[in-house]
Amino acid sequence: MSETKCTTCNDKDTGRCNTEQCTGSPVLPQNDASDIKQVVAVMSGKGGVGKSSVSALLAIALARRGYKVGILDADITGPSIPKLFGLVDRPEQFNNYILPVKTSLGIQVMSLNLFLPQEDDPVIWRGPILSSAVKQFWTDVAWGKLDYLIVDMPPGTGDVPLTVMQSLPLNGLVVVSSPQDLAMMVVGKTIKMARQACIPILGLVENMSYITCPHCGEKIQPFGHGSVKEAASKKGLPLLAVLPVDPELAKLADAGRIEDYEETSLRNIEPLVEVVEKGYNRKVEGCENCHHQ
Ligand SMILES: Nc1ncnc2c1ncn2[C@@H]1O[C@H](COP(=O)(O)OP(=O)(O)OP(=O)(O)O)[C@@H](O)[C@H]1O
Repeated sequence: MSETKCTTCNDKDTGRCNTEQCTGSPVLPQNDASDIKQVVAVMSGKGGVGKSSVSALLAIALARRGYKVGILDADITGPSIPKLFGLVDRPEQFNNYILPVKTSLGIQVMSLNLFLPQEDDPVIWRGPILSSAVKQFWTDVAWGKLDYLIVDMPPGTGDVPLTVMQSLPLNGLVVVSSPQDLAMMVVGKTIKMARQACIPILGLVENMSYITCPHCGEKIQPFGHGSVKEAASKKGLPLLAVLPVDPELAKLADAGRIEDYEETSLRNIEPLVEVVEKGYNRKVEGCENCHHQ
């Protein structure tokens, strides 16, 4: 918790002053019920390319390696993390903080869907309210000690991704895409946005890259091939994982049992896990004076 000599905001008495006006930085400090070492966001330009699945698989792989992991579901209007893990419990409150809900592997999850009476209730909120909900998932949640907090971003480059980039102390960002040209075009926008916000990009993940024929084992690439690899090399970024369309993953995700995904299948994301595991504090060129550096 940063010490702030605040004379302007209402939090001066509680010592929980977090505002940019008072801290001089838009990046929110950790609250005194959280001790998070690395914050990594998973983003995509376009919806439905597998960003939540990659966030979940990354969290599972890290948890299986013995790390303490959390997932902040910043996809407020389309939150799918609780569904993937089969979570139904409502978050409890303790000492004015909200407690995340734990998965069977012990991954701490916070998502708006955990507060909705029905999981298919829509969240019809305007941008500023969505953004403040995401900020609250950082300021008002008792995350405890975490080695890694994975932030599942909403698709696109709107209000909420911008809030996450400006307000959370992100150590790095992973960009997920499927191989179609349309998805690739928006990846370019995502990369530019992250660079403008001075967030280090750890690399790209190509999801739904190919299908393996169950009869002959041939790899079929329904959306073409090589476009994410090409984009990664053009942008000077590593391609950290190439994931197939895996019916088993889809089945487990639908059943809320993504944690039962086989260890052997998780090997596909090993390079991504290793980059995240190493930790990331690289400076972004040209951003030396920025709040994130
Ligand atoms: N590699 C994969 N193999 C099979 N199914 C997949 C794969 N990746 C994702 N899916 C399935 O595709 C659907 C969309 O995936 P997911 O929710 O992870 O995408 P998203 O990019 O987070 O979507 P949104 O934009 O809605 O947040 C889900 O039903 C998921 O189970």
